[in-house]
Amino acid sequence: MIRVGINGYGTIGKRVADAVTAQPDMELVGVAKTRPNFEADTAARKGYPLYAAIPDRAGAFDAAGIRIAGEVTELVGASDVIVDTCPSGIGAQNRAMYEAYQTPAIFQGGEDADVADGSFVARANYDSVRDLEYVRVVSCNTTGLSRLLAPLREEYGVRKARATLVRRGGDPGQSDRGPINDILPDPVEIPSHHGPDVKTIFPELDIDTMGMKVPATMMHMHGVNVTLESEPTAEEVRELLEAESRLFLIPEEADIDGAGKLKEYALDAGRPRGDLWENCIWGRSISVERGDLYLFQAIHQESDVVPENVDAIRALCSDVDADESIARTDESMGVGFESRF
Ligand SMILES: NC(=O)C1=CN([C@@H]2O[C@H](COP(=O)(O)OP(=O)(O)OC[C@H]3O[C@@H](n4cnc5c(N)ncnc54)[C@H](O)[C@@H]3O)[C@@H](O)[C@H]2O)C=CC1
Ligand SMILES: O=C(OP(=O)(O)O)[C@H](O)COP(=O)(O)O
Repeated sequence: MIRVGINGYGTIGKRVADAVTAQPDMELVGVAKTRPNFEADTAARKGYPLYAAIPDRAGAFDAAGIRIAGEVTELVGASDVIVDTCPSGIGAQNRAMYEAYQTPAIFQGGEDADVADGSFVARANYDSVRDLEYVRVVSCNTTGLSRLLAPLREEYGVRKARATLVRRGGDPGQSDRGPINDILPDPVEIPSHHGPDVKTIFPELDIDTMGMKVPATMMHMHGVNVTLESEPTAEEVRELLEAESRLFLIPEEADIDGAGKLKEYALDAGRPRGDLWENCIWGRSISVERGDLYLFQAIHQESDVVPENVDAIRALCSDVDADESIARTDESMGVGFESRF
């Protein structure tokens, strides 16, 4: 059993904790929290051992009636690997603590790439991180782009990729984020940070990205154009992408016209928290014009990186290969929509 600790129990951390508990080869040692808020309450209700991320604040948990199993350093010492899901920048500060306990760690995409010794997307570069101790699962948008580009590169070769990312302003719980009534070029510099980030996964890839932020919380939306090295038909591309478990091709008959209905579909299907772990690609948008592929995909920012974190744990701590890890993760979490259309 791989003993996993989670440091930072927010949007990503709570989802990774649930996913780890679902794995037959992993054990959740516990989760570290800074304060006894509603997320600490649900962690306690689920029976996850809680560790105080800031020891001086441990008393606040007692006062709230939440039992603490220890301090974060005890969690780090007792774990084979830590998944650091703290807010951007805190992970980099935490690395020294993981090094002091010689505990490998997995950081998130809000950290700079140099927080770790390698960046990770399971479908693209699982094997490249196997000998590393510190790895970063790239951001939700970079994960979504890399998952799409991996099979395209293998099957057709990619001459150049371009993507315009319409980014949600904040997550549903982030009431302090915006814009409330505007459309912002964000970042205004071109390329946005996403293109260089995809190149941490595919160093040779020629890719340019542009970003915006809009008043929405549900999902990001990408308009993608990929110039391929060969000229497949749209149908052939559709079949290629359909075979990928972490790409969901939205059928025309499903009558899903945007992120709202996608989220509704996930909730109706009984997905925890309405999560969509897959890239959601509109099958009807897939078009090829003399080797130029175009499509739209929606990315659920709160959840697409969750199966990637589970695979990153196996890449660092086991001999399980990429295909087997992805299959195990998908089966235990229920990743992949079986199309009934
Ligand atoms: N929310 C999103 O859409 C996505 C976030 N990410 C990345 O994942 C990382 C985490 O983001 P979220 O889960 O959204 O943040 P979050 O703010 O929802 O959760 C972070 C949690 O860490 C806790 N925390 C703060 N300081 C801490 C410390 N010193 N020690 C332990 N815990 C501490 C916070 O109280 C909070 O519960 C960031 O790098 C972010 O960029 C990646 C993909 C998508
Ligand atoms: O990593 C993310 O997005 P990004 O790839 O656009 O930077 C997550 O959606 C978090 O983004 P945020 O920095 O808007 O919270």
